[in-house]
Amino acid sequence: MENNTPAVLVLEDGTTFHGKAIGKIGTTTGEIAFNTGMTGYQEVFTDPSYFGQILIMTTAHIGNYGVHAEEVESDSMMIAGLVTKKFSPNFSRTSANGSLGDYMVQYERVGISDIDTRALVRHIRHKGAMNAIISSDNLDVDSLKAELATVPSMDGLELSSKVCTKEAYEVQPENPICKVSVVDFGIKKNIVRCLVERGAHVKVFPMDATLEELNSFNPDGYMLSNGPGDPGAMPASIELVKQIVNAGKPVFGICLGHQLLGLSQGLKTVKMFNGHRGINHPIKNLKTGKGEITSQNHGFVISKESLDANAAIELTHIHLNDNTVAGIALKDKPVFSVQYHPEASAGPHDSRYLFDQFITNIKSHKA
Ligand SMILES: NC(=O)CC[C@H](N)C(=O)O
Repeated sequence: MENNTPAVLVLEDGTTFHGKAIGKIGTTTGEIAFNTGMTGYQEVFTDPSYFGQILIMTTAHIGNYGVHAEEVESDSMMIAGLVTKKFSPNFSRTSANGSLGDYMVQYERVGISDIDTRALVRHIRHKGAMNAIISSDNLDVDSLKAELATVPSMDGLELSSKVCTKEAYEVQPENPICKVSVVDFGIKKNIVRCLVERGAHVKVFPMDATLEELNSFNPDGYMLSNGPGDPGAMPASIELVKQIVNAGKPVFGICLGHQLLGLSQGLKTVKMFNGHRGINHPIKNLKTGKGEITSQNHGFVISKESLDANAAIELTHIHLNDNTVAGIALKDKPVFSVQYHPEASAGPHDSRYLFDQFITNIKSHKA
């Protein structure tokens, strides 16, 4: 059903857009970011790394293929709010389980449609990342600005503890060939699937697990997951990762896990002017010279200067759009990580070989 309830979007710099309400009628705040993927919106909206973010989808039609019970990366909708050009209240996929509008209401997410997303994204691209507020129950811009002024900046914000598992759990294949202890900073389900598909018996631990707890599973390697927020605001996790690396077994880090690995080895992370979010980001593997088209979702990055000054860590991958650090490896240990998403859900499968590399590292370390 078409919804004609008016809604308003106000940015931290005062820029205001008027549109129509989608999802729950209410007010929401967060850092505004844009994703350029043309497909995979449900996987994106359920990715815990988006927790605390108001997401603009640059593709013009959102909602048109509905939602499907299996196309989730967590058990909830994670984005703080949604901004679209055209929002489709109907869906045309016969296998869909429901509409995106009803899904947003179910998870109490507020959104706004009929926004000139090209103008909005161009504005953010010029001005950089900032907070925003969407409301469909209060159209008074001055009071929304006052509410927005109280929202904390993403820079310095720890968010993993809001989305990570509270209890450890195991997932295993029929014939396991190795064991992996995973630290959950806000893990996407597809990381676990990619490990289990390759024969790993996985135990996922809460982010505040100790090294002793991770080791009680007798793991052959450790996985450091993705997650939301500023890695620089997670001193206890940085210390845990340092201990994991010192254990000497294979380690694989993805996105937030990659950033925490870097921080644990003395590298620095910085907030990007605009993050990378989409499913066609070009990466170069500096070891093979091959290109990869990758799925990305990050607003922080390891500083190239800090890496250049560190003789113990190698740059393995770079982002070809802006030459930012996309992958690192320790020179003397089977420990590596990438800033992008080899589990790519949604996205192309070019980088799945990194999971194979991790399993190979585990096999050689065991031998
Ligand atoms: N996908 C992720 O793990 C994101 C990592 C971190 N929160 C960032 O925005 O850079």
